[in-house]
Order: sequence, then C-alpha cells, then structure tokens
Amino acid sequence: MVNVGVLGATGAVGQRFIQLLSEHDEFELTTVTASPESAGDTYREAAKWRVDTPIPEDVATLEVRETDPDAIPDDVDLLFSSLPSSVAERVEHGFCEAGYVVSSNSSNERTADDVPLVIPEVNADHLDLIEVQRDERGWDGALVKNPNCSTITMVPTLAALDAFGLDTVHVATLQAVSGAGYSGVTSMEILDNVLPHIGGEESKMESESRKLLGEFTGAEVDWHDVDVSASCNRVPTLDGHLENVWAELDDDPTVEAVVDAFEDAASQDLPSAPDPLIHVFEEPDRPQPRLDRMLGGGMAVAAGGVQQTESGIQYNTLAHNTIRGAAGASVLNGELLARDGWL
Ligand SMILES: NC(=O)C1=CN([C@@H]2O[C@H](COP(=O)(O)OP(=O)(O)OC[C@H]3O[C@@H](n4cnc5c(N)ncnc54)[C@H](OP(=O)(O)O)[C@@H]3O)[C@@H](O)[C@H]2O)C=CC1
Ligand SMILES: N[C@@H](CC(=O)OP(=O)(O)O)C(=O)O
Repeated sequence: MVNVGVLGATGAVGQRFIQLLSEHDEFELTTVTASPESAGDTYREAAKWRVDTPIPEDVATLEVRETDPDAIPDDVDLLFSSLPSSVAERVEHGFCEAGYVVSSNSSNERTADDVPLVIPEVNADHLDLIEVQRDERGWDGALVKNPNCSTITMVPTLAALDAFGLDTVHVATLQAVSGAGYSGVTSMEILDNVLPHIGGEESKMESESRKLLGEFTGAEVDWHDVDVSASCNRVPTLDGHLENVWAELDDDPTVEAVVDAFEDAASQDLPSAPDPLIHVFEEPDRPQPRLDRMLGGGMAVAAGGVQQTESGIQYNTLAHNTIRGAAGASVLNGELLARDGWL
C-alpha cells in the first residue's frame, strides 16, 4: 500500500478525494490537511460533509493537520492537492522541496514549461517531464497537475480526432454548479437562469488542450497547434459538464470512422481508469448529465450526436466534473505515478 494524504481535504473536491480514496485498493489515506481554522479538529468536526455516501468512519476520526510540510508524517509517499489555487501557488512548492510528490488539481502552474499536465489515457509520456523539473528546481519531490474539468471533458475526444488531423475546434460548455464550489453561485443567481461567463475558463480550455495534445520531446512539450475557441456557460445542473464541440479536420472522415475512433480510444491499465474511456451513444439526445455522468464510476467520457458539418465534425461530450474532472483525475495521475516508479 502507498500512504497518501490530501491537502485541502475538507472542501468540495477534497471530499470527493476522501470518497474515492477510502475505497482504494492501493492507496491508504492516512493524512488530511485544511486551513489553520480547521487544524486540530477531527475530520468530522472540520468538514461539512456533502458527498452522497456516508463519511468514512476511519477518516472521520483523523485529526486535521496544518497544510505545512512539517505536519506531514514521513511515511506519506504521495499527496493530493485540492487547495484554492491562490493557496496552492504559495504552498505546493514547499511540499515538493521537502521531497513529497504532489498530484494537484489546483489550476496554478498547469501551463508551466516544466510541470507535467497529464490525462493518463492521452499523454502519460509527459510524466517524464518530472526529470526536467527535478533538474531545474532541485526538488526530490515533484509537482504534477491534472487539467481543468471542462478541458478534461473534451480532450480525450480531441485526441481521438487527431488521427484525422485536428485543425480548429469550437466548443460551447454547459457547466454544472458544483464546478463553482458549494458557495460559488447562489440559488437566486442560477435557478431559472444560465450564466454566460465563467471567469478564466475559456482561456484555460484553449491553452491546456494544446499542451495536453502536444508532443514531449524529452526536454519540453511542443504544444499542438490546434486553434481552440471556447464559450463557457454555467447551467442549473448539479454535476456533469456537457459540451458542444465543432472540429475542423484535415481529413474528411465519415461519422462511422469518428465513432470508431472514439470507441477505440485506448484505456490505461490503472485501477481508476474506465474501459472504455469514451462511451458513444447512438441516441441523438444523449449524453445527458443526470443520466450519464456516472458512467465508468464517474471516470468515463460520454459522446453522442456525432454528425458531419460543412467544415468537419460536430458532437456532444460529457464528463463528471468533480470525479473525472477533478479528484478522480488526480487519483488517476497518482496511480500512474505509482505504476511508473515516481514515488
Ligand atoms: N469544485 C470543482 O468542481 C472543481 C474545483 N477545482 C479546483 O480545486 C480546488 C479546490 O476547490 P474546492 O474544493 O471547490 O474549494 P473549497 O473552497 O471547497 O475547499 C478548499 C479547501 O482548501 C482549504 N483551505 C482554504 N484556505 C486554506 C489555507 N489558507 N491554507 C490551507 N488550506 C486552506 C479549505 O479548508 P477549510 O475547510 O479549513 O477552509 C478546504 O479544505 C480549487 O483550486 C478549484 O479551482 C477544480 C476542478 C473542479
Ligand atoms: N472552473 C471550473 C471548476 C474549476 O475550479 O476549475 P479549475 O480547476 O480550472 O480552477 C468550473 O467552474 O466548473
């Protein structure tokens, strides 16, 4: 077993980490941290538990520690981070300097040159950037990121489409309220409404996608030159980001060829990796957030409505934003780090 901890364990994403890790066959959750206000409390006292399964009893009684490298037991091999990015950018380096490997969901440094930004089924080889990072920063530990939830939802399908020469992508998102955190949007703002702006989300989708689809040369990642334009919208669903994608390709594949490419997208031999990675619906009114977000335990990507347009291919894609889009993505990266000997 690998001993693991969660930084920011009491938050919305932190609670998903607890839920996923408490049932994990290879990771033993021994350590939870949060803000100075929560440190010293038991996890049950500090966390306002909002996940739809009971709080795991062995975690409920853990003492919440300060988010400080000195507070982490020496036998912890891997830390997951779900801190607010403003906090993460101040503290994550300290953990890496102290020798901890951090699999982080926070958005700071996702596009930094020497930070691997990884979806294991798409670009597992980018993890080797850790060697460059360790050389440059002198760390014994490492910092690895997973992408933004809207980006993760779309990129597995784009990686499959790249076989046909990915040139230009337009995407419009319909994002669930859980993406903004528990207190992110009020019910008076979102009920009977759609918010046509999510700060910073569009540029994250546009840049992170290009890094993920890029090629690792051994020294750096050459970003893919696909042109991505995103329009991001908050809608009154609880979980599950649905996205409408239009892709212009160098080739002119049939709908059947695109569906085959989606269905053939390679899975990974990791405990949390879904197989198939992409579930394709023939029904034109699927995927839907309420019906389809838990495919593959919340780790699969769903696609549907694949059709040809004058300039390429149009389809819809969906993933669970706090599982595949956040905590589950970091756990999957942790499994890859363990399998590939980085811990
Ligand atoms: N919600 C989502 O769907 C997604 C969120 N993310 C990202 O994940 C991260 C966490 O988001 P979310 O879980 O919603 O955030 P929350 O605000 O719900 O949780 C934040 C966590 O960080 C802790 N924390 C806050 N301030 C400090 C501090 N100064 N020092 C140490 N710990 C601190 C909190 O502890 P305490 O309880 O003591 O305050 C809590 O555990 C963010 O970077 C977010 O952008 C990414 C993808 C999706
Ligand atoms: N912005 C995303 C959630 C999020 O926190 O993203 P990021 O991990 O890039 O900060 C949403 O609203 O659904």
